[in-house]
Amino acid sequence: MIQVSGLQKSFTLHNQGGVSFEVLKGVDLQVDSGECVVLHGQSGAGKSTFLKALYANYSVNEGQIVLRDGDELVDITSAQPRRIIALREQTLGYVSQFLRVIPRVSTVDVVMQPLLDLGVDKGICEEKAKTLLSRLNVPERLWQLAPSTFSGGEQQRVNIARGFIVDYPILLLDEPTASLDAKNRKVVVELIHEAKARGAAIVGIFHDEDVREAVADRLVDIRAV
Ligand SMILES: Nc1ncnc2c1ncn2[C@@H]1O[C@H](COP(=O)(O)OP(=O)(O)OP(=O)(O)O)[C@@H](O)[C@H]1O
Repeated sequence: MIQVSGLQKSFTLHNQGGVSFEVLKGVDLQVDSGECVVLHGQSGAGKSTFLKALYANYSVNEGQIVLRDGDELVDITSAQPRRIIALREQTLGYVSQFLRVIPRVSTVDVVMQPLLDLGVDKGICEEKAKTLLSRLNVPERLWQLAPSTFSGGEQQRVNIARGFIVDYPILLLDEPTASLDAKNRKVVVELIHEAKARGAAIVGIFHDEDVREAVADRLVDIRAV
């Protein structure tokens, strides 16, 4: 599902004297369907940078990132923006620890939007959104409110529900459990197991050792790959 080869990424700080430094130095990685690879390595090693490159948020200097989209293979380092947007709609999911809050849009609408965008019936989307919110222990009294006033952990759980509403074949998880308690971390672990069971290829960063151990098929040190 994911084939990364020779990935090299440098940052150049144009507003700080043009200082340039290399973060990813020739990374190779393959992730198969139903597999969860967890990135580790010390703080600043380049884990988030790698994940953002996989989501095509960052361009890279060298190398290829080939993703399977149905019968097609797409190298996202050279794909057109329109192709990347289409890939993100149905194939490539990304869950960070932060919810991008949209003012005045209710929680249930925020969660179901990605599924609605795929043309799925609104009733089905709403039902799935509510099931996820309920599993993630977001109180029902909050479902019709906009999440802008929610606590950090509540916003994070809304974001997870939104990230799991579509059955993406490829899922990128950037510390989705960062401010969750043990009970909700367990729910996220269950969601990841379910995604693996339906064949999703997952790449994640988790600072909690318990989550890492529960979900990882392989640990990959980003400096050593
Ligand atoms: N947009 C950016 N511009 C310039 N430098 C950046 C940018 N993003 C990351 N870096 C630098 O690249 C290096 C890797 O950062 P990254 O966030 O990928 O590390 P990480 O392994 O995810 O760290 P942590 O575990 O602390 O979150 C760091 O030295 C960071 O300062």
